[in-house]
Amino acid sequence: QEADGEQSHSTSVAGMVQLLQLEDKLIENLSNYANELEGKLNIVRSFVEQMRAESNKAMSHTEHYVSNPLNAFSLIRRMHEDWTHWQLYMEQPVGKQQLEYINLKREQLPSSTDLEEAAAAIYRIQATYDLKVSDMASGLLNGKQYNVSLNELDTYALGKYHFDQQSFGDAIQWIYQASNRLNGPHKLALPLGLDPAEVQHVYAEALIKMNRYADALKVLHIATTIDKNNLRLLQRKMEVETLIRTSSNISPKPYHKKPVGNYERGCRGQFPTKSKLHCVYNSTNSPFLRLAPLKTELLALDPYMVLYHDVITPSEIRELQYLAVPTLKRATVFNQKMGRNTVVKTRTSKVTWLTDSLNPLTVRLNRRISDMTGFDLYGSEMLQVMNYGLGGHYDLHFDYFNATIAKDLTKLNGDRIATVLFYLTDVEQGGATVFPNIKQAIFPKKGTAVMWYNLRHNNDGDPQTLHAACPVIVGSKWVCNKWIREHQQLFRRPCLTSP
Ligand SMILES: O=C(O)CCC(=O)C(=O)O
Ligand SMILES: [Fe+2]
Repeated sequence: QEADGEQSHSTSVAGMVQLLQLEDKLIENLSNYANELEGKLNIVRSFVEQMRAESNKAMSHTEHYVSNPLNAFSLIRRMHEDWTHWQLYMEQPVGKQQLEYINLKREQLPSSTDLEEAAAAIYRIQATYDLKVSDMASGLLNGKQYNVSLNELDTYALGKYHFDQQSFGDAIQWIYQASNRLNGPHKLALPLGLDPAEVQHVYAEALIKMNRYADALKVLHIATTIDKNNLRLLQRKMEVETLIRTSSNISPKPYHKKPVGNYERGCRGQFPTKSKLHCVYNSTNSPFLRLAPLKTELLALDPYMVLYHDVITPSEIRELQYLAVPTLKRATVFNQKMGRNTVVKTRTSKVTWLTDSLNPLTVRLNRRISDMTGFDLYGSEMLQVMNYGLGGHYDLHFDYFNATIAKDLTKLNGDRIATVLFYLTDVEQGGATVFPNIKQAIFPKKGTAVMWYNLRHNNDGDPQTLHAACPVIVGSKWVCNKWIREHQQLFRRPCLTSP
């Protein structure tokens, strides 16, 4: 569907809804398969019953039975003909149609890349908000208990992901969860059942990587009792015994937590609350505002940053989402070296652009942005609507291009003098916009918009505007933004030579 062939399932909540719909169809298909099996099973059962009755009759007086010519003929006939038919019937595959259906849908299923991205997103949430693996696995997210938990397959998949990433400390924690669940009361039956001995083996390998040999030996011991004939496991156990004997003064490697910076503190809502600079009804930026003053909150002066409350209505938001959904695509970032936009791990969301003159709504919104900010939008970028997905985030970045590097991008309309960002949804947990250098964190609130200046008065990019979108923990975060270009603002915000 998308340029690089990846559908990028996890990067937008709106996109994942389609996955649920596909899953619903696949369950229906499997249920049809069960019906087909049941149909065949019922036919076989009823014949077995009839045949058993006849056979019982015969077996009680075998000689008497075959001495009757009719019985004798029937026996010869059915032995010659019927069992061949049974063999053919048994060989006939059941559920060919359902098998074809799965085959047809395979390409719509998440790929291994999707799974890796999803696992990376879980880690991003865990690390950014400093959550415990055991809490996450049991549905406790950032202090709030949800009615969900991860099973042995989920937790093992996360463990394997970290193992493959060589993050053995993280792998251990997840596989420990998987191992606990395997010992628990319910067990997943075949065909999904993962091999418990294999889980213990990977667990042991991760422990070995962390120099935890004694623990590894215990785990390997469990593995060898589960799978007694596994020579590879027995061999490994002996090797670890040797390791323990020969490396007595090796101490376990410590688990390194991701260092905490202002970005994490901001995401966690740990910035000191600022005494509000002030809140006003803004009725001066344009004639429009004299009639409909905006609730404006000044957040910061350097860089200049304001919050507008209730600037977009729920029905306008609904229409924006409706317009955006069909064309949402994985967000990209401009790559200076390659000279084009590329999909990157540092920005996980789906976006679409809406032309200014698309319809009365986009025209009205652009007017409003102009009224709010006092900027002329001629030559600015289109409205951008964005939906974040699983752990969706945007790493620290500047919105300005830096004109000396990206000459082509700024020649015509100038650099991005200001950003207007509308929050289209409340986000249940996470998803703040954080400015670590000025210790400012804005948590999404449906209907508000934030605006900040990206450039200093001399038109240089202002490094204080460094910002990021924190990973969403729970919720579907929708935003709409407008990047305002500088050239048209000549008489609105004249540049000065000194900052
Ligand atoms: O979604 C956010 O909170 C910030 C988005 C952003 O920084 C951007 O799109 O440039
Ligand atoms: Fe940004």
